[in-house]
Amino acid sequence: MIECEFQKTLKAASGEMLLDVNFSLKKRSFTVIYGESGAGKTTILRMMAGLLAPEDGRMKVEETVWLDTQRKISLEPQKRNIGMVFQDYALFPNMTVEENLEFASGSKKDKSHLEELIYITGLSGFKDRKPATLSGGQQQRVALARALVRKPKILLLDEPLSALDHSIRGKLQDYILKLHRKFALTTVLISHDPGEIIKLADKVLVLENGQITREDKPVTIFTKSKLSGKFQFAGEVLEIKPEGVVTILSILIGRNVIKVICMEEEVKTIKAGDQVLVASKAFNPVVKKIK
Ligand SMILES: Nc1ncnc2c1ncn2[C@@H]1O[C@H](COP(=O)(O)OP(=O)(O)OP(=O)(O)O)[C@@H](O)[C@H]1O
Repeated sequence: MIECEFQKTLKAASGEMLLDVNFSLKKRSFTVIYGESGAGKTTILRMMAGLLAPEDGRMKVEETVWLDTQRKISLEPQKRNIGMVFQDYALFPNMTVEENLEFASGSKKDKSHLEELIYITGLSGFKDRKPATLSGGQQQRVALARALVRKPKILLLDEPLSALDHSIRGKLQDYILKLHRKFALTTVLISHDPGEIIKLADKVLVLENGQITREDKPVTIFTKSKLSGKFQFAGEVLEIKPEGVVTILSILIGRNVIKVICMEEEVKTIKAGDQVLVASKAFNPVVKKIK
């Protein structure tokens, strides 16, 4: 169990905002922090990693106290057993993939662990390549592998997939899940994508203006709405195409693109890139075995 309690006054554009959170994460769980821009999500990850000090706070990992401001305890970032991946990959451009990973492992090199990471992240064919010759998705796989070379038990991911396009994002989500399970990690991800959150997370912490206002399973968070649909899926609008009196919306749900016919009135406030809920009220589903 990881227990965190942080308080810090932040300087937001609109003035001061108190970040005041208290949460616990079960060992091997996958938690998402979800909330509007500026709510304090990145600040929480930075405090967990020891990169930023709260005014008041405590953090306990299993039985070890990593932070206790009142007792003046604060474990240095390099001693916290944490791997981090950010939106920008921050790989060393002058080093190959393998050298980037070796450099991150420091003096405690474990060649077989490194080989295993390269294999799991599908990088075997790219070991000798420099980051600039790789695609965004491949570079982010290197960043993921690099975060795990020192065998951390906690993985913090700050919107690592937001710069990637949809199809690559789906594949990267699979890699993240594979690594999370394989290395028995306790993972915290910042994400704005309901589809991604439903696919990956066990629990969502909803952060609003520095406070956790909801904490629940992803499906409950994203499907509890006024709609009484029998089927509800969260997705992202890819395209809006008027066709005569109706409008056709192409919506990405998981890895599938579905087309929904709407009245112009219904889609007035919707634009491409919006997250939407697709619900059906009267609908007799057909179930077919595919495997
Ligand atoms: N060290 C700091 N001291 C004071 N204020 C800060 C500090 N770091 C960030 N802030 C402010 O705190 C607010 C929350 O920042 P944070 O980066 O945690 O938000 P976020 O929820 O991750 O946003 P986004 O989704 O845009 O990345 C912002 O208004 C930011 O300017």
